[in-house]
Amino acid sequence: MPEGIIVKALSGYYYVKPLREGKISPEDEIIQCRARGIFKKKGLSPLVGDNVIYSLTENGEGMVDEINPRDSELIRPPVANVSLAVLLFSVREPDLNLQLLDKFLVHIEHAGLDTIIVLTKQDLADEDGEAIVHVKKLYEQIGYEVLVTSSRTGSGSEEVRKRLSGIISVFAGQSGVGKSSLLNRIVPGLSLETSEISMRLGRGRHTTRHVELMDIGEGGYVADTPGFSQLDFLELGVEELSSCFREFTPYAADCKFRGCTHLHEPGCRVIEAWEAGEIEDSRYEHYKLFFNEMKDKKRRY
Ligand SMILES: Nc1nc2c(ncn2[C@@H]2O[C@H](COP(=O)(O)OP(=O)(O)OP(=O)(O)O)[C@@H](O)[C@H]2O)c(=O)[nH]1
Ligand SMILES: [Zn+2]
Repeated sequence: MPEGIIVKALSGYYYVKPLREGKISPEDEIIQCRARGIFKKKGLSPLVGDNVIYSLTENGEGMVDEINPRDSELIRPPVANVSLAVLLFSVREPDLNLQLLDKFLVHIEHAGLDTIIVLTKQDLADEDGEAIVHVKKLYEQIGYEVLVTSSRTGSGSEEVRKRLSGIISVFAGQSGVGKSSLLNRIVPGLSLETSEISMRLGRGRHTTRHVELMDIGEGGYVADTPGFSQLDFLELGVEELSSCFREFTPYAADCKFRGCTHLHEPGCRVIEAWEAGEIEDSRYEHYKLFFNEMKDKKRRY
């Protein structure tokens, strides 16, 4: 039975690109499929990104018969098998927001996704580029990969492109950070709309909200998520928060009390590490902030 990848889901139809020996062949056409009723009964629904087994029905249409096990699953945007989250933050316009970056990273860690941080609009940075150097060093020390790009000059886009081949990735970042501009740089002929207008209105606000996988060549797909600038994941428990701050982990294991919140306890190794300058101020502050928000306001994270 043929296999394929769902590249788009819209109005009850699933658009499947056939796979041959595990690879998508560019010549093959997309097959418009319905899904078997059995999925609904099981409370399961096919997602964009799903690897499926399908059969052909009459008039060139198809039927999704089986969904192969997923490697990962995002809630919003609803995409399966994403293996890389590309987090974009611009140096300016809008200003670099480290609190939002840390929030994204918490969720990425919780979801167990691989990630790269992309600092965009390098051309707008101050001459010495101090802010970029600081942020790059901070996150690289923690163990994250940080790339710096400018869609004006094209610098850095090749490095990003290399990271996207052969996998499904998702781009996330505030409106206006330059997601579309970077994708246009990476994929020749793509020409996604980029403008101040899209900044204000949010791309695709007025069109149907649907997720689509964008074929960027070399077996790479980017989940294009109109109107979405954030990622939503499964809910996170407050007791799981500290484990989502990667650099806390080696210290947290040695805290005096079990279940240490790392906020005030005596013998807390995380606090000691922060006081000794081994954990960055901004990171520890954001930990406290998220902790208190989750605890007090019972806000959804
Ligand atoms: N100077 C400079 N401007 C950029 C760069 N990249 C994007 N821009 C500008 O920033 C604005 C927003 O860029 P987009 O690519 O539309 O941003 P986006 O993240 O896709 O925005 P949404 O679609 O609203 O989510 C546009 O006016 C772009 O021309 C860059 O590297 N340097
Ligand atoms: Zn502690």
